[in-house]
Amino acid sequence: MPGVIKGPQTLYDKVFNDHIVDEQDDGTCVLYIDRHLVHEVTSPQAFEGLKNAARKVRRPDNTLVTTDHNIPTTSRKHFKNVTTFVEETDSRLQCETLEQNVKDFKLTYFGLGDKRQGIVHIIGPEQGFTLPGTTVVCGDSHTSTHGAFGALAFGIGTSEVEHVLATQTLLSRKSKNMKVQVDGELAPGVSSKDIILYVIGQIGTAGGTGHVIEFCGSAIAALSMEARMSICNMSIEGGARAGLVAPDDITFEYLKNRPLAPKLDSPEWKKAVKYWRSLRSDEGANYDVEVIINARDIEPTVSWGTSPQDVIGITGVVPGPDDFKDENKKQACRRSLDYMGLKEGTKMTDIVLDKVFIGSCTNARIEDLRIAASIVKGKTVAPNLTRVMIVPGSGLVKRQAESEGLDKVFQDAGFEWREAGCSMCLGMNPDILQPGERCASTSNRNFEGRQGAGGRTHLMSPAMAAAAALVGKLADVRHLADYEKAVPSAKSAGANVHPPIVDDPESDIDFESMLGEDDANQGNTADTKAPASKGSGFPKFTQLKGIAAPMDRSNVDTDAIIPKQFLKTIKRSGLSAGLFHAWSKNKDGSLNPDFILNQEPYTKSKILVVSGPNFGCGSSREHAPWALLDFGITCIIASSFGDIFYNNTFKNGMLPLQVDDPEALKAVFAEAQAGREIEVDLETNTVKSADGKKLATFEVDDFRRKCLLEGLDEIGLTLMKDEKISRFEKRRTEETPWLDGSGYLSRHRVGAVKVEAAPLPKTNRGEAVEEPLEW
Ligand SMILES: CC(C)[C@H](C(=O)O)[C@@H](O)C(=O)O
Ligand code: SF4
Repeated sequence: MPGVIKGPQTLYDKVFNDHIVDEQDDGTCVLYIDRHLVHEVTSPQAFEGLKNAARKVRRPDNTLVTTDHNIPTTSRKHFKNVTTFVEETDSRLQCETLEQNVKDFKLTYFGLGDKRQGIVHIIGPEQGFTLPGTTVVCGDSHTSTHGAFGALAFGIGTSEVEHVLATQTLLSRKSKNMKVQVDGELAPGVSSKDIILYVIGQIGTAGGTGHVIEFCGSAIAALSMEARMSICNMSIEGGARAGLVAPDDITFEYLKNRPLAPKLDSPEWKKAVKYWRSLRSDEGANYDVEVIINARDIEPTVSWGTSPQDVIGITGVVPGPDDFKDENKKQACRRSLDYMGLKEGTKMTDIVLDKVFIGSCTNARIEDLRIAASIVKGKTVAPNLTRVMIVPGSGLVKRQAESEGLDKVFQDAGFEWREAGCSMCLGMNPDILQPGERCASTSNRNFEGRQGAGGRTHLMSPAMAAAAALVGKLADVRHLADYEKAVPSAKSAGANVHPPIVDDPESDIDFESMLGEDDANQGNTADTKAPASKGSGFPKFTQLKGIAAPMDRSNVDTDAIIPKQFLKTIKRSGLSAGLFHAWSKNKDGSLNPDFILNQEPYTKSKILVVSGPNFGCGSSREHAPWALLDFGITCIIASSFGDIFYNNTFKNGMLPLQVDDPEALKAVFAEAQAGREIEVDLETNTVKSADGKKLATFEVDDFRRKCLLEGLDEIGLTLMKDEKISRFEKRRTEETPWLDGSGYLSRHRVGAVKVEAAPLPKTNRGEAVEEPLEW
């Protein structure tokens, strides 16, 4: 049987293997997806693709939709509908589009008028939608959160959202196993957020690339479910495809009486718990990488730079380039200090803040709010802070907090008490930092411009953010009493702020004017342009010859490739206007002549060559490959890639090309720097100079290679497997009946759906492919 591993298995092996519908010789699997969460930012193009191909949502009973990223977090007392409530034009259109799609496809939706609305990764667990042993996906990188239940949960791009909607499966390959074991007792004042920040500091943002991390050890076993969620949430920041924790009594206790979990004490509940208990790694199971950490080594941890790996204990000082051996890291450190306006050697506790944000899918659950409230109770926020916000993760968290009087504690201390949403975690709504402002944040990303162009983010736990709110500086929550006399006055705000690196203000982007004619016509665009809608494959990728732009950076995150203000589109095209926006544009919107893609001959680049590792890390936004494609770049060459970005590029007929040999990468980079054309040949797996000299070789999985060479539509291919998918669903219904829509989702409960005879996959010209590939 495919995928069966002989011998002891890890938890990840077990969950992955249990979901294999079909497996190819090269390891590409059709993986069944149990749970699909959907939000407004990454779904419009997916629904458009479904509509264009006249496809249905296969399992509405396993699909849950909410709106969280774009929405205002102001009072909803007078909320009537999104059209009147969401003021910002593009955000409103995205919210309206979501609601229309929910209606058209008859899906379950928690809108702004619903008390269950909230951040997608908070509502899933809260409702019992997330269950042990399931596969959970969402067009969002922090789907890893749900791994806290022993679920295999990972972020996907919009093309994959469409794939799951249409087929309830994904084409996926098995990742490697990594174990992060944290043993011992946490010291007072240290929380699960400190654990994960510390772990990422140790392994780096690419440390988990290609792996699924299992978190274990006595310190993890002692954590509550909410604390485990904060850890799994940030596994993506460590580069991992997913993070998970074996389910145990703490998990089962949490799931009791959740609306979508099996009914407590029913035969289904008993059967489920028996199965869930089997979800543990076997004795002697093999991990490709093991990391062992002593919980006692962890102190309250904060970030100092612009990558989640730039962390240090609160008692430390801001590091400098000499603290790093690797030249890429020295360079990244210089850049981070410059952006953050910090001087090497500054004590972390001397860093003065402007704002505090307690929220996000990492830390906006009830326990987070309780701990923050316990610290600020009866005290007042520091006068130098211009804004201190509490944004509960869901309407239900908000209600719970209010029933405990936490809202009053916060408001009395001077905090704003907001409505649920992503808010200042990424600032797609009006909650943003101004250029140069410095924020203590319980969120998960401190990338340049993440919370607002030019804004500076310090990541930390809710306890540490609450302490920072009282002190007005980064502060050690363990020694709050020592600060009492040292709270900065109002005028010392921004005392350590250096001139910020800013891009233009985040005013409304005129998406209409960004759209080309092709888009208006709704047809596939020419060769190197992003298609307006999918449904019938891509141009074939065989050879590509052209100018390659050299980019001398590492850890380029997808927020940098395309910042959040450009994600408010409902189209795939026109996104080159936002490509590398903060680097490519001056403050006034004019082109920055120093940026490589603005210089000749690189304005015509078809290839991007990146010197450092981990290109495309972070967010799952498929807008990143769409923006590159729209510029004309169809191939990116680097030593390594963020997993989700890597996947997303293939779905758009692009080639991310991993060159393992550092000398070969240098040779390709040198050609790019010289402004000479290079040639990428997918038929021979080589990169050549313009005069035919072999510069590098590369590997691409067989299946992906064939899809690129033949320009195939993966959804069409998967639908050819309908019989196998239906058989899998039948077995699933028999063995794990609680996974077919339960609770309020049972109105959609149809079990295995019969779909029409699967059409043959098509080429980009719409012709049926006669013998596509052995499949
Ligand atoms: C908008 C979405 C694609 C994105 C993600 O994938 O993470 C967002 O949630 C983020 O945190 O950057
Ligand atoms: S990381 Fe931030 S923006 Fe992304 S889902 Fe979580 S709260 Fe929302």
